[in-house]
Amino acid sequence: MTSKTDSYSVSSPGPETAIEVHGLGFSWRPEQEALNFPDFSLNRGEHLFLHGPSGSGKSTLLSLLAGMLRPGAGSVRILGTDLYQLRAGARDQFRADHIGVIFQQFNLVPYLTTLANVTLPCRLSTHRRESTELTPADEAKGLLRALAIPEDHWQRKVTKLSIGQQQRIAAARALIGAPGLILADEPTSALDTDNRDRFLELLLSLAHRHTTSVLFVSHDRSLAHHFHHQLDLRGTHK
Ligand SMILES: Nc1ncnc2c1ncn2[C@@H]1O[C@H](COP(=O)(O)OP(=O)(O)OP(=O)(O)O)[C@@H](O)[C@H]1O
Repeated sequence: MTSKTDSYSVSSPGPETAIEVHGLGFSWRPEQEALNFPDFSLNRGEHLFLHGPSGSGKSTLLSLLAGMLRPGAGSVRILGTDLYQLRAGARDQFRADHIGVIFQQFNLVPYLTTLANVTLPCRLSTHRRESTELTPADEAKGLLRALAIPEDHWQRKVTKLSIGQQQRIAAARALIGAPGLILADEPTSALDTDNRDRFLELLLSLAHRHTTSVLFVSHDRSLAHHFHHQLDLRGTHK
């Protein structure tokens, strides 16, 4: 039996793999039907579009990939590390170091400025801080500029900004420090078609520049052509 570890090191075997999922199953409650996810893997730098009907388990899968739930069965390997062989504290640190998450509600810190929200991952992770090419503040400014957030908004509290702007700030926060993987859960649901396409193109081109893998969840199948691969979660209830 393997023992749980308090620390981790990212191994990079063969063709570098960002995500490897095997035999993954999860039940929210014992009496509830289990969600059984298909086996899949995603190489470093590739972008995967995840879709499926409401209730098929898209958000649950993202939480499992982020190390925020414990699977009932199977394994999740992120960047060569078996997530659930880590103790909870090491798993949290692994997430801070290597995974950028964009939630449906963005989860920005309401009392911080735009700039402080974007640099937050660098305050929580030495690895992210040391992975920026410039200082965290300068890197954040570059991302905000690329994502078209006007400079006079950078020192404002995020709650003073529009939903579309908050969404782009969440993307900048996920991208800073070039994490190996970004997990994005329906981040474009509040946008009109033009803004949605622009946001997606920016996110994917910035991810491409940093060889960051992206797993992007959406109901909207018309977005699929932006991605290298697609995964359909239809049939996860067994
Ligand atoms: N916190 C929770 N407690 C109990 N059951 C949950 C919880 N979150 C999700 N579920 C159940 O797990 C199943 C999968 O839900 P999940 O939110 O992962 O699906 P989804 O594909 O993301 O749905 P949607 O497209 O509507 O966001 C559903 O049957 C849902 O009711």
